[in-house]
Amino acid sequence: MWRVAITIAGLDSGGGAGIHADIKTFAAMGVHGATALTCVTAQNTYEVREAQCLSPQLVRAQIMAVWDDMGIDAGKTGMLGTREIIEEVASVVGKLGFPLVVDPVMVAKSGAPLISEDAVDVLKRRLLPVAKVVTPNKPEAEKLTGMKIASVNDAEKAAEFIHKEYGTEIVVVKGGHLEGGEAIDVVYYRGSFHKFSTPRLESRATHGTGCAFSAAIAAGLAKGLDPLEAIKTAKQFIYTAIKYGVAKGKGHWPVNPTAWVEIPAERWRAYEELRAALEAIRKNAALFAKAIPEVQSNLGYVIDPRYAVDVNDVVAVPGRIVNYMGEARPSGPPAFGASSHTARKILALVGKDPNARSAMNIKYSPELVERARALGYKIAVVDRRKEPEEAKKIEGGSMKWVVGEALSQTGGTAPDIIVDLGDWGKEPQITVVGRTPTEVVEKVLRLLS
Ligand SMILES: Nc1ncnc2c1ncn2[C@@H]1O[C@H](COP(=O)(O)OP(=O)(O)OP(=O)(O)O)[C@@H](O)[C@H]1O
Ligand SMILES: Cc1ncc(COP(=O)(O)O)c(N)n1
Repeated sequence: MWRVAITIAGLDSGGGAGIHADIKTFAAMGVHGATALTCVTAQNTYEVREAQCLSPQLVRAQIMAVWDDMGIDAGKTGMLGTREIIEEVASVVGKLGFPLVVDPVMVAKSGAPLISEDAVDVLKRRLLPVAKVVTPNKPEAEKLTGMKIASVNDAEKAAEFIHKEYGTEIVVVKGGHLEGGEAIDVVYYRGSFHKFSTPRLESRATHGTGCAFSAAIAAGLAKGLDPLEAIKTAKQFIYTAIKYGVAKGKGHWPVNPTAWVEIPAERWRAYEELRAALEAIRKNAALFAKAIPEVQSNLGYVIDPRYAVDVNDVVAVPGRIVNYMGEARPSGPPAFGASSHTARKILALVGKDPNARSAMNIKYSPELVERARALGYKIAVVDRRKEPEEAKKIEGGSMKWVVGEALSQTGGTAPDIIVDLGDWGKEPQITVVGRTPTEVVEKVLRLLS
């Protein structure tokens, strides 16, 4: 069943925070996202240049238009701008009664105020009593309580105080601004404290974290999750969104709420593409058998380089592709992390050329190199005997050296084949490179035909 969540928040023209972060989060969490825009900001990752708020009446009209048509299962507020808008939102939410998550946004990451001074009191006295959840960060919790917060213990005291003083049912004091190896959020709910924690990421992508986090809680509530379950999921969600942040901008980079769905989708897509390419090998099994070297072949494919971290992000064939009685045969179905050698080669390639996402090693012969030349393939020839001792010593160093050597011959973009002439005890090989495993298999087929 489709659920509807509404964000009552401001627009960040840079798309990092505000309604952009919220709508991306709603979409990634599988709820329909509606919007009541409060203010427009001319903003990027390092500054807010201008801001203008809409009339409270127009904010109310947006909420009512959605309510009268689809209903609202849960909502969240972000930048509310003025005391008049806060009063209006408190009044309409109080009347409609849907569960509301209030992110008490006061100051942008870049330092600009997002709410007028006189509005904080209205937020405390009018909005917090009708909210189900409030998610202050450390400075916001300090402002709401007048306490100094330096530890988890302080955060617990502040959370309880906010509940008792303003009546919000659930208080989440976020630990993003606290010190320590873990980012610990403290929750006060029905007389008890709960802690939700993930490792603290050393990341530049923290613009919009509070927005996406509160939107994720609202999405969970819209789906009918128990509040603690919704907060737990939101915590995992925000960890992924920070880890795979959008590497863009001169200031605090935007968080990436769509990583939550994009990464699993990418992995599935890569798996399916590799499976299809292996099918093509099976169909030409006798031909491919001729190309299997002593060390056997592997064919690998890395997920979108924006998300690739290590060999576990490369799908390949466990047990490699073998020559079984004159037929090339994958030893098993594709799996992530199944190859170390091919995976590291692909990671080195994609680090230099984002299009070089797939590779397969085949047997070396001077005839195949000649054939590649005749086909007009871009060829790089690497002499392993020239590899410096230092490269051999570093983990994955050899592969990086081979790839660096190869790409220096082809102007920085990947060649179609890398001819590795081998070394003492190292079989010479050819690596066929392409954008997808299907393209690699087609290139190998042309070489062998
Ligand atoms: N570096 C980090 N590593 C891991 N988690 C983090 C990090 N920074 C923030 N978080 C988590 O992200 C969520 C948002 O917390 P934060 O304290 O940054 O909110 P905020 O300051 O309100 O964000 P914003 O400034 O975008 O409004 C919390 O769950 C927090 O623990
Ligand atoms: C429109 C709008 N809403 C919210 C924030 C807070 O996000 P951050 O603290 O990450 O800058 C923002 N900067 N702009």
